[in-house]
Amino acid sequence: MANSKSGVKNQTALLAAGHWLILSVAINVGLLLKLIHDGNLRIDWYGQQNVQDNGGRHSSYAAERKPDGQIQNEYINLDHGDPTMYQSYWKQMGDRTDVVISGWQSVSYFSDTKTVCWFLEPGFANAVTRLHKLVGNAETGNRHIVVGTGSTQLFQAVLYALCPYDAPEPMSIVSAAPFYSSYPLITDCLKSGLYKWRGEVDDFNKEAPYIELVTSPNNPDGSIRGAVFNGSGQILVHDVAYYWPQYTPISSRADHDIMLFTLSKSTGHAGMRLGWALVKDEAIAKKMVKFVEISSIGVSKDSQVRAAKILDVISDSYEDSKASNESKRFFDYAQEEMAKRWSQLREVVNKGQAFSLPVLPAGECNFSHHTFATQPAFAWLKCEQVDDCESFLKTHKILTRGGVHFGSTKKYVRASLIGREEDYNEFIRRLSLINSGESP
Ligand SMILES: Cc1ncc(COP(=O)(O)O)c(C=O)c1O
Repeated sequence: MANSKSGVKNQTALLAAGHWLILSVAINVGLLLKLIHDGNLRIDWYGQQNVQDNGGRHSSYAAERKPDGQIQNEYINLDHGDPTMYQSYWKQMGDRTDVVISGWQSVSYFSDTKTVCWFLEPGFANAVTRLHKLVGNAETGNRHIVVGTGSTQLFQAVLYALCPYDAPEPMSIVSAAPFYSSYPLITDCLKSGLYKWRGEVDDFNKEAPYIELVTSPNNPDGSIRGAVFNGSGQILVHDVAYYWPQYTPISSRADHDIMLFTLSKSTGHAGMRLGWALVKDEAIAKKMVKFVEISSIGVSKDSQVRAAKILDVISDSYEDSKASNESKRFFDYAQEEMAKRWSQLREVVNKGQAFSLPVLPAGECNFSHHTFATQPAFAWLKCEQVDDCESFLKTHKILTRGGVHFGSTKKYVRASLIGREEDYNEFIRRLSLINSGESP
């Protein structure tokens, strides 16, 4: 009796589970069809789901591209500054950048360093110093290197280090527009009592301490910048992520008190998540280290070991005549690639009335000895005939980031020029069709 009762119970449970399964499959298929119908979900050729949320921001990325020709009907995503352009160069380098990391390595939190940054790998520090000396883009003497999980973490560390804990008001964080769109998001994300994003403003007390972010070459418009607010309370943070010879002529060694660099935009290894700060003042460097300690107890040693190898391979190719003959050297490749992309972009923009681009300064590069105009990682594109440039380009399946995110207007968008070649070529093809009045 007990057995037949439990048998009935089991049957009922099975039936209920079966109904629930059928119902949930139906609901999910329905949802899926609706998403596809609404254009919010693309199931890509490579089997990844790519959710077009908010203009494609924070959508997933494809590791590999589609076969030629298929791209013509796809959205092309130029919203992020994902430096995938560089991948083809590093593929050509074959095994020269390979690193073997054994299981016994990276066990300790601590690095074998004598610097204030207790999680800094000596090999990485040496490689950074060596490359800056070679390129001549930053002064490294009498400075502390602080490594971070991307320059994004170092930006937060700088804010923490510079803002007194007991100030009556949060410190103002200012930057001339157009400014890098992540600054306001990072600054205000935790509603800190230490600092507050103000952006480009005039109504703040310039006599009291404030932090001005100076990004040069600037993201998004590529301009070469100095401080603009010039109050007696000014503390400057220089974000020099793009001060490398593929983007702009190196005119002198940057010699600022606090400079932020990143692997993402120098070698293109955004996925290693490494940045470094060159900091003059020891107390500030120590507070930055404290922040990294509190927020992530250091920075991946594996990434630092890999990054050291990449940076050393670049330096070797310029310093060692045998290595220099083996293949094209990194900055030569990257400078030429950026020059090619900018010349194609300017040509297509100049052919019609729909768009315009900023005019950027030219000069001789102390590193390459070439004379060229700044050729930034992004195009700061102005739509001359429509008010909402981002939406307009989206109708042509080109995803960009609208000017409002950078403290500017909807007339502008930022489009990444450091993505994969096929996306870039398709972007040029579509701009050309728009400019000639045809529908892509
Ligand atoms: C000006 C600027 N600073 C910082 C970063 C962030 O770099 P990371 O990838 O090292 O966090 C970027 C990335 O786009 C940037 O453009």
